[in-house]
Formats: sequence, C-alpha cells, structure tokens
Amino acid sequence: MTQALLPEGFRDRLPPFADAAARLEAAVLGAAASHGYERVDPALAEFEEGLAGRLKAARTQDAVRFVDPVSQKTLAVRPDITAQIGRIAATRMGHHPRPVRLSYAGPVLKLRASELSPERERRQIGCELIGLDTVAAAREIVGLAVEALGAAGVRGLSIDFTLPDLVETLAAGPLPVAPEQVATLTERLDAKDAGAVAAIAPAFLPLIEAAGPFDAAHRRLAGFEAQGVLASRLSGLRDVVDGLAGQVGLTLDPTERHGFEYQSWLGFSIFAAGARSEIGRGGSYTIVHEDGQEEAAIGFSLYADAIVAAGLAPVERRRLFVPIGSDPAAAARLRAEGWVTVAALEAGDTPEAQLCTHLLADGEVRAL
Ligand SMILES: N[C@@H](Cc1c[nH]c[nH+]1)C(=O)O
Repeated sequence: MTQALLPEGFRDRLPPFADAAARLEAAVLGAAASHGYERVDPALAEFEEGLAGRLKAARTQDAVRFVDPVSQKTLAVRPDITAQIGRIAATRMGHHPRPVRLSYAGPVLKLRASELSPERERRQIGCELIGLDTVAAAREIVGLAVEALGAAGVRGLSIDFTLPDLVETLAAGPLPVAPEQVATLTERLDAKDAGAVAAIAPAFLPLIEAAGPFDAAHRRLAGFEAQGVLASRLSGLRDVVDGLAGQVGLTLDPTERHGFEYQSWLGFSIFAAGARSEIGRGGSYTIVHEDGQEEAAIGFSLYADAIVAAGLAPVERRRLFVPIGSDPAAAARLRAEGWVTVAALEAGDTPEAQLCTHLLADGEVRAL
C-alpha cells in the first residue's frame, strides 16, 4: 500500500513557490504598514471559548478542536485569524484609542475542506480596522486590499460586493418573513433558487435579478428599494467603489452569503483572472467584548496559497553561479547589487544543476 506523504488537504510548499508566497506576504504587509497597520502575530491555538462568540454571528464549527492535556481544556486551532484579532482588540488592546489598525499573516486550519477549495491548511494575510465600519473605513480597507495586491504584482483583479445582513434586515422590517423561515430564505436566495424564494417570500425575488456588473446591479437594487431601508447602504456602496472603477472589475450580488458568516452590512470577495476561487474576502463585522458590549470593525484576508497556486504571484528565479576559485569579493559586490549568488562547492558542480540563469566568468556576469 502506498502511503500519502501528508493527509488530505495538507501540502508542503516548495521552491520557488514558497519564496513567491513569502515575497507576496512581504509586499502586502509592507503596503499595510505604510497605511499605519501594525503587525500582530496571534497564537496558533487558543481556548475554544475565547474564540467562539467573539465575532457576532460567527460559529466555530470550522475549527479543529482537541483537549489540551496541560490545561485540560478544549483548545481550537484557529480557522480564521480575524476572530483572534477581535479577541486581541477587545482585551489586551481594549484601551487603545480607536480605530486600531492591525495586520497579520499566518496559517489557519479548517476542519473540513470544500470541493472548490480542497486545502485544509492555508495561509491568511490580512488587515483589520477596529472601531469603525463606516463608509470611510470601508473605502480605506477595500482600497488597501487593491493597493496591496497591486504592490505584490497580482493583476486582473475584480471585486464582488455583497450585503450579508440584507435579507435579515428586510425580513425583520419592511418585508416581513416569519422568523423560522429567514434562514431558509437566505440560503435559497444565495443559491438563486427563484422557485423556492417565490414560495417563501416573493417580494424578495428582485434581489436575485439584481446580481451582476456593479452599475447595472446597483441600479436594479435602487429600483427595488423597499421603503428607504436600502438608501444608506446603496449610497454607501457607491462611495466605497468610487475611484475603483477602471482599476478593478466590480460586481454586486446582494444576496451572496456563502463564506460571509459573520459579516454585517458589507462583504466582498476578491477574484483575480486565472484563479479558480476567490483570492481573498472581507467585510464589516461586530466584535463582542467581555462585558457584552459590541464594537464595529472591518477588514480583509487574502489567501496566499490560492494566489500562488494560480501563478499570480511573480515567481522569480535569477540565480548567478559562482564557480570555484572566483573572487569572493566580486560575489559579495554582486549580492549587494541584488544578485542571488550560488557558490560551487565541488569541482563537478554546474550552473544547470544549481538552477542558475547566469554565470560569473572572469569577473563578469554572463546570461546562460
Ligand atoms: N477572515 C475573513 C475575511 C474577513 C476579514 N475581515 C473581515 N472579514 C475570511 O477569511 O473569510
């Protein structure tokens, strides 16, 4: 019997892809730092109860749990860093003036994979702005995601916006739906199942048709406008995307819920030409403090593996072979200029074996 090297959903990242991922991460975090986002590095696992319920409407079904032999408590390996940022912002950084801007990068682990994204371990790189979920905050976060991906060399971006709590909001007010039917309605709208939606609450049908390219979808949604409840969201959305048109593709799917479990008024998925599934996601959400107080926040997470696997993070392999007997000072000078030098250690070594693109010969760099 052949034994797989690793369990399903896990993989090693090898050269040159691990390097490409590291460069991507550095570029994204660098862009975030230049906008005032400071790095936090949360623990890999923590008490399950500290994670559960930290973000309003979030569940921890997704987490791998285990009983810690040391504390005898149930621990969860983080399935998403955003909830940890929420915990940190609510506790240790609770006294910091708002808004707090934080960035992070690290692996997360999911209990189950989906068919579309079979990985269980993936690396999240992200930013969270805690204390606000206003249009100004949303503009900063969405703009930063676009800028950071641009800085990392990822091209062909498009963003699909959604209004995650729209159906609940309408159902609780202007378009009443029996509370026990709201979950089914939300799910059927997400699935664009017009028949089922018509059977539960036909007034919601126009929301299915409102999905599509941003401007047209926005217009259709404005036409649907139920008694003014959507007015502030619609103008907010318009302001968030203002300035992005032309830079990135924009779509709007007001009832998309998949993957937006805890996001509130705004959610967005980031796509890039060539990537199979989304390369990032974000939105507004609510952090629950120890005393039950709620605080607004907004942020995004990028999925490094999805970006690298799609070949969207530039893979650079410019290596200069330094034969035995070369002047060490010459090699040092070239490294200072930015070259990657690979020194021969044995007489029989070759540039090909060392995957080199250039050769140092007579003190000169020669392309191979
Ligand atoms: N962490 C969320 C995205 C997000 C970040 N901040 C708010 N939402 C995800 O990966 O789906």
